Amino acid sequence: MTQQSQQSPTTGLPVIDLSLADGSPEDRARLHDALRAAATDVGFFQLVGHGISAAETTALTGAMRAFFDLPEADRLAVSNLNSPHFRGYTRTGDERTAGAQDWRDQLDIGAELPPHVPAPGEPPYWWLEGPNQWPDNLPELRSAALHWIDRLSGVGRRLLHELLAAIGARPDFYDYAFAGHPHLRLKLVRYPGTAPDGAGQGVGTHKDYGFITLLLQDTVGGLQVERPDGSFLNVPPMEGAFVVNLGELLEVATDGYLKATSHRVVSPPGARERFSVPFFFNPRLDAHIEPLEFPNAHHAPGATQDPGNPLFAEFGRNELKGYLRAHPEVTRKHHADLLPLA
Ligand SMILES: O=C(O)CCC(=O)C(=O)O
Ligand SMILES: [Fe+2]
Repeated sequence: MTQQSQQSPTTGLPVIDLSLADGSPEDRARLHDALRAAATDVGFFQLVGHGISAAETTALTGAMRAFFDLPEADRLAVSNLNSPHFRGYTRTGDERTAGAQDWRDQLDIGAELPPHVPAPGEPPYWWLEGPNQWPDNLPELRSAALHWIDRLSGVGRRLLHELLAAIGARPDFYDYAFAGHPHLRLKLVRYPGTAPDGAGQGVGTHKDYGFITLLLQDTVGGLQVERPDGSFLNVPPMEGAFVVNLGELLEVATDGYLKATSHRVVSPPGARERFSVPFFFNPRLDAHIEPLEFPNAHHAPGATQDPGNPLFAEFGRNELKGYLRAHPEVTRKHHADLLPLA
């Protein structure tokens, strides 16, 4: 079987081996064919050959479990309600997607920078830049999470280069957007079973805001990708692989040639827990995403026009819109004046 037609045995989702980027010209051509097919078809794939070791993964997932095992009071001590920068812990029920309650709790982490309170005349998205909140007595959480951000940003950069090459663009076309302080984000997420109302919304249907998401999921399952006909396809766990999906900026960048893929998580049954770690490979907040130059640019269908979810070429505007919507308690407490942007 050729790499190009390699598929995950359980779903038919493409499996992409990033290590082919270091191989022969034929290997690279196979990689690019497979990437182009995956990105223009379902927009979701499993990534192997990424170079992240099992030991690095275990360090992260171990620290994550230790965090969720803390007494609730310790988790609430790092509540994102303390943070006008949307960093910290969101308790179950406080997050909303597509206007409905998600049933998950999570720790929002990002590149660690001093708080950036926007000066008069500066765009409000600078609020998103700021320090993380870490629990006392769990130093391994900070080191594992920051290590993960560092390592996965390397994977994201390589993958973006290969993806751009795969559609005939210059691999470094968007390097300018990541120069300086890219707005890299990480979430440690727990789905604590099904909500008492039985709705089953772990996280509602949405698109991610940046270029590329690299997701680590445990063995429980529940992630689903939406197909153009409105049906949903399961994305079952695959040991050692990251689930990759494309975000809104790639749709904007390619004028809809590549589509941001809508996805959701169905709650695990009963009281079963599921853990996941999405990493968002985002550019600088003030990066302006120029239209990508590539051979098919003239045939691109245009980015999705959804009056309920406008897509902005300036990344920070997309990201701020998303956070204001998803975290209404933080918004009410710290940013009531920004509600019109949500
Ligand atoms: O938990 C998952 O599998 C997906 C999470 C997700 O889509 C998100 O947080 O953006
Ligand atoms: Fe997502």
